[in-house]
Amino acid sequence: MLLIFPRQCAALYVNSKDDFINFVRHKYHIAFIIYHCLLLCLFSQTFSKMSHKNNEEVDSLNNSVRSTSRVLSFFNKSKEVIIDNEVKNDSAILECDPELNTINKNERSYVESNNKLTFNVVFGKITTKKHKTWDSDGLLEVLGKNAVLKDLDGSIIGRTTVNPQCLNEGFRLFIASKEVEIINLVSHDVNLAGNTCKSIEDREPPRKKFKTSNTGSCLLAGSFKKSSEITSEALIMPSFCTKIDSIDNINPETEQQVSVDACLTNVLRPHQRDGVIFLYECIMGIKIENNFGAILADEMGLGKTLQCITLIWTLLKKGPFGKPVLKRVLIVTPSSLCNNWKKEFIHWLGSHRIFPFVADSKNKPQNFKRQPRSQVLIISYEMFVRSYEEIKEINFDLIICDEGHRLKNSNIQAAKLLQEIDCRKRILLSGTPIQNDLQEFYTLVNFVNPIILGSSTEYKRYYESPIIASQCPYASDDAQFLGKDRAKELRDITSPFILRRTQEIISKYLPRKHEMVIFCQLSEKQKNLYSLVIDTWFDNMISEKKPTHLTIITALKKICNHPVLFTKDKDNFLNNNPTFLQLIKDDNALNSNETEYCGKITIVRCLMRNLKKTDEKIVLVSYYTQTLDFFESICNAEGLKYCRLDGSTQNVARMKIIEQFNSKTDDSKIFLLSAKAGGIGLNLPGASRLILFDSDWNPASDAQAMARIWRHGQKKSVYIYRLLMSGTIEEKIYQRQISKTNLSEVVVDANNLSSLKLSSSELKDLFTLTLNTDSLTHDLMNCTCCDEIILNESSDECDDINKKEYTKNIIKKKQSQQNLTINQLLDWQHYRKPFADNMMQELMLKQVSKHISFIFKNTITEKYEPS
Ligand SMILES: Nc1ncnc2c1ncn2[C@@H]1O[C@H](COP(=O)(O)OP(=O)(O)OP(=O)(O)O)[C@@H](O)[C@H]1O
Ligand SMILES: [Mg+2]
Repeated sequence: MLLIFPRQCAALYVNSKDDFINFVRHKYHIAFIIYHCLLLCLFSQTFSKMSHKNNEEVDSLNNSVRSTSRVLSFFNKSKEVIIDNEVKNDSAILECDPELNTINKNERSYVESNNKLTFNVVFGKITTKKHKTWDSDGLLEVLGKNAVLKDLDGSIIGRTTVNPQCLNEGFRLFIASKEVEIINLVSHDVNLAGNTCKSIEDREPPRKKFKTSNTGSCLLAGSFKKSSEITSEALIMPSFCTKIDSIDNINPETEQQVSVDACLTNVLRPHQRDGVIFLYECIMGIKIENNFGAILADEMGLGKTLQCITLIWTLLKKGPFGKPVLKRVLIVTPSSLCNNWKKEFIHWLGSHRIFPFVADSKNKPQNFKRQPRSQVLIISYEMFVRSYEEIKEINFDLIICDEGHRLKNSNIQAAKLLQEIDCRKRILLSGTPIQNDLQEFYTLVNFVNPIILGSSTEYKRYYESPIIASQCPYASDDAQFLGKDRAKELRDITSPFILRRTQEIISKYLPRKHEMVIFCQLSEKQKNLYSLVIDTWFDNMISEKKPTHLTIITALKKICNHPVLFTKDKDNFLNNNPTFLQLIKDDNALNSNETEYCGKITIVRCLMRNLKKTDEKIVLVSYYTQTLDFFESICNAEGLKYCRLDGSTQNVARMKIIEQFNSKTDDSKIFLLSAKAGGIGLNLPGASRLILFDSDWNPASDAQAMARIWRHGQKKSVYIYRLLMSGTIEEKIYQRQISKTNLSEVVVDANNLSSLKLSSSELKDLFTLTLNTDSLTHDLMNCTCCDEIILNESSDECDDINKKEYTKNIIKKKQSQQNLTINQLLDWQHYRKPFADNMMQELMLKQVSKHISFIFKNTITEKYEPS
């Protein structure tokens, strides 16, 4: 776009903000600007007469700025003014903070009604230096279009005319040879009608003193006050010197407070403030001397990204001893989340403050070094491995590994190479840091704090072996005692740098969440196929090649999803089995409707149909793309528009699909999601219901997938359905998951460990089909809620002999042992048939009640504060 400014011949080509900054950086153009500044001074008289006219032009330019997000430059008196896309950035913050939103609306009405606005500002000499040094805090008072810059004693420094609509946080202008940047709105006076508006002053006190020796480009670094002067809104990092006894060459007197900018403190939730302080203390070596790593293991959706962004932004600008702590930061993340990180940076900080560099096929990591204004490199694990040679040449002060549980296996290439990078400050982010065993825990801890647990052999001898030995069912009292002792010691050593908060923390900002585990019965055909497969395994009947355990597991899981997924599979190992061929023949003869066979599919279809009558959307998650294909055919049959994200979806397309689905204008009702390809990190609050159609061995993968919709931005009550076929391998996997979840809690926040290796009897149990049960999981719990019903059912009047025997056995089993300690499920509500109509109506499952045998339900209902 070519802009010609009045007479003073400032003509600039500005196509984007980047163009503008490149333009300014170029020496030739700097000379060009200085030349025109001189010209401007010469013609200042004439120019001053023009200023009013200029303001009108600015108004119209400003409109175009909002719509195009481009940076424009114009001259007002002898001062250059930059209009940024701040309006857009602000609105991003406002969306999340209803209070601020109100203020801003009020602020607009003030502007319109010509009242006085007062802004906190920082100002300094006009300079073209890369890192600006602000000399002082000040106040900018604006009445109508007249602005007065004052120092903190109230002395006038200069005046100018402005367009009040532009005066948003981060906006820069020039007044009386000073460059001024707006920090925030402090107050506006009572208007003539006597209405008062809540002042931002209530949230953030005006700054009084500014210590100039701190850092370069300092936005809010002005608030170096004693802690007692700071309101609860300000966020000041803990003092370095009071926590660490003695540091060579450092005079504690020179320590300065490190405060977080108001643009971030305004949005941080309380747990996030704590998280930022935790991260600061870890990476500064305050928590544990000579160790600079942290594991932030908050559950999904708690905003780990924002906590890291806050830390990065603060320490790129500030430090306790004058210099910023960080110069360059490396963020390694799954490829699907690279652009999400960039989006979050821009969302919280605005595009004028930070320039994250996302490495991809066009933007090579080696170019990062040539971009002085980019201090943050975001790269995928795969690209990191490919570009390791170039990356290791760059000095990074902090490494963040998102979804860091990927590094749990020290043999994977990315883990090895990341360990090699010469950078002591390391943060690992993960919803679930410990998923499988103590060895993995060691790998993760060893990555962030390499010396704390000693060598792998030492760790194994001292911690791992005694802990595992103590879990053995026949462990002696001594072994048990030693194991517990070592587990405690391990927890004590590692807990200072591992932080884990649960989702309950965000429940007060989110609407209700209903979680259900829904049990369905196998159809006759499913039962026959299932029995055939397990008989094959038990009898070892296959002549040519014996199917592996994995083949059997996959076959059973497919049958549970839908028989067709197994029968139509060309590689199916029963293809030559006469009983199997007979089954298929009978089925073809019956010509029955495929989608009617299976309880789970019936439930999906019922939900889809009911959804049509509402404005709700649903996410359907499966680990099998074949199952997603199946869902597609149901969507088509039902005439429902859908989006799909699986392993074949390009990275660039992913962000678009997600944004489209989340937008209010989009009319697709269904999001088909492959748990493997897109389970982690994605935000899908556009949907209010989610079905986890099949489960993984790893509880973390399922939890990741189920956490996609109960996120910030969700406005509706959320319903999460996990579907399980009663008595089948699906239930066994689920039960095993529960013990695994317990394991993940062991070192982080629980007291004991359990060994999870599959013995041959466990394998046998896995492949045993339990018929006549509504929910095997419930049967095995030490729960008395349904005992009365079971006893009645097992009375002499009961016709079904098998069922009678089974229920008697179960009661015996429950009395003799507490087989499953599914404590979490004991707290949930338990429902048996007949289900109440109103509940099934709410779950949108009324029409398929007969296909459901049992329901566990849990509702999280914290106070909902709409945002
Ligand atoms: N204080 C906040 N106010 C409003 N929205 C927030 C806040 N903190 C985070 N969010 C939003 O919540 C969503 C989830 O945050 P984020 O992706 O960082 O979660 P996470 O902890 O990394 O979860 P996961 O483990 O699933 O990756 C994002 O859309 C983010 O913008
Ligand atoms: Mg995340």
